[in-house]
Amino acid sequence: MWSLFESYGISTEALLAVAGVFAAYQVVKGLTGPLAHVPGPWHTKFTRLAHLIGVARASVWWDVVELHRIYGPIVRLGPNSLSVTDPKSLDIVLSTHDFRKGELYQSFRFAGEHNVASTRDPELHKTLKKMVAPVFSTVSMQNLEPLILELGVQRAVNYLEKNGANGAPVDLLKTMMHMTLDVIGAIAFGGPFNLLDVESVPVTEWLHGITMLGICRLVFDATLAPLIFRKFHREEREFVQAIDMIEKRRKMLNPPKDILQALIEAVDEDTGTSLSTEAIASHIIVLLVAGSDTTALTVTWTIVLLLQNPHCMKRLVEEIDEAIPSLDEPITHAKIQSLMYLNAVLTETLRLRSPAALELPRVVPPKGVTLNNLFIPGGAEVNVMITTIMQDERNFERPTEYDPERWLGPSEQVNELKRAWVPFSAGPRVCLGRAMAWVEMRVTLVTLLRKFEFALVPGQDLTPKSRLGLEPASGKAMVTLSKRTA
Ligand code: HEM
Repeated sequence: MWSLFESYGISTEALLAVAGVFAAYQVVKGLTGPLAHVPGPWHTKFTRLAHLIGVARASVWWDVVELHRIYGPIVRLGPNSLSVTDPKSLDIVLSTHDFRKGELYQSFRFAGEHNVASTRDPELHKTLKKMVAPVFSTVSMQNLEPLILELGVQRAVNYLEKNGANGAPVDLLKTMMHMTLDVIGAIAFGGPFNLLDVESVPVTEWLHGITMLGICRLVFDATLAPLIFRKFHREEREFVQAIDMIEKRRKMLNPPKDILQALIEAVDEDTGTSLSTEAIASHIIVLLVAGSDTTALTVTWTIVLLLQNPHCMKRLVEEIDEAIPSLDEPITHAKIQSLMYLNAVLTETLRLRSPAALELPRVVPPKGVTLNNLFIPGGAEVNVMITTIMQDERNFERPTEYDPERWLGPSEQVNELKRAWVPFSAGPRVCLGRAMAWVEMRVTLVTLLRKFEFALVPGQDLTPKSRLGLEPASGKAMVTLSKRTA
């Protein structure tokens, strides 16, 4: 190596001098960097590597909880990035469009077009949101409920009855993931994927490719990742090419009233324009990604946590049995949506096992901002880590304990807790599908607990790991079940 430089007439001394100047520059840059005054480990003044290793090792949510325990509610994660957990700072960062989404969101632009989740431009977001939000209105939810029950919940029950007969272990997580993907496929992709019947169709690989590529773009580099991880890139491209049903649907005489149709019919009131085929494809992909694993993980974790806390399971089953006294009685959302303990249980699962586990980066506006008495200059990135926020002991007492009762206290106390309860994020970029998620989570959980008694298969590793959401370390949640008779 050295001889190569020497052959160009560059001496070893000159090289060492250049390396020394470069190292000194990096040290000075780190020590005087924009966030040098923010508390955090010394190495984060120079590099964000430790954080990225945490992302790659799926431990990042817990690593950052530990950093906040040591350094307080505001912590530096890298030379230009930080994390906050106090509700006041969160409110400042999330409640307006001033803090734009970070560069990372470019990765969630599909088919060459932005969607309502990926765009960083507040104006484009407002336009797309006005067009897309009606898809998730209360009226739309009433139309969607029968589809959720027939194509999702009922078929999941049939699947569990068949595959879990005679005490055979079944993977509850996989069942729930296939169910939610079938539901969102039916209402956004133009027809169910029938995953609960055939188990494997290309869509699961495509979605895997898309989410993995998203993580690789975060850890490596948004432009280089598709070149390095060619398999994931190919799966993403295949997905986009498969979305040919948009044109077929446009020609249909009596189209069904589903999300796909609502996207096709969406019109920008100000300009009279509709979404292009590519923009519809981009929205379909983002809805499949955002609207399947999130709900599936929440229902699965709820059953796992209830089995690990039998007194909570007993109380919930009693509440459900009182609301639905007969096994044959049809379960509808209207009958169960106000059940107090059911809502407390799901709220607590969303706190302890958030299905959105990666950071949501937001860029500080040019004028800068004061967070927690510290001035943060414009251009710095606030990584909102909702899993970490909801595990900070300053926000929740006994944060690692599963305690639905905390949501049943006096309303002032619950309102205070709600300030740091952000599983769906908050402000103008709050989750658009949360009404649908609540319907699906409530009807699925109640149906499963009314029909079956579950037990965890012993010896499995159910430690939470942060992939896109918090998932069990083994990637499965194995259960056995028996049918309830009364
Ligand atoms: C338990 C279930 C769910 C959870 C915990 C959840 C969580 C979230 C979070 C944290 C965000 C903010 C992401 C960010 O700022 O980068 C988000 C955004 C979004 N979610 Fe959900 N989600 C759930 C279910 C769904 C469902 C079922 C759908 C649709 C079918 C959906 C559609 C969306 C969309 C479109 C956005 C982008 C909103 C915007 O930027 O304006 N989500 N979700």
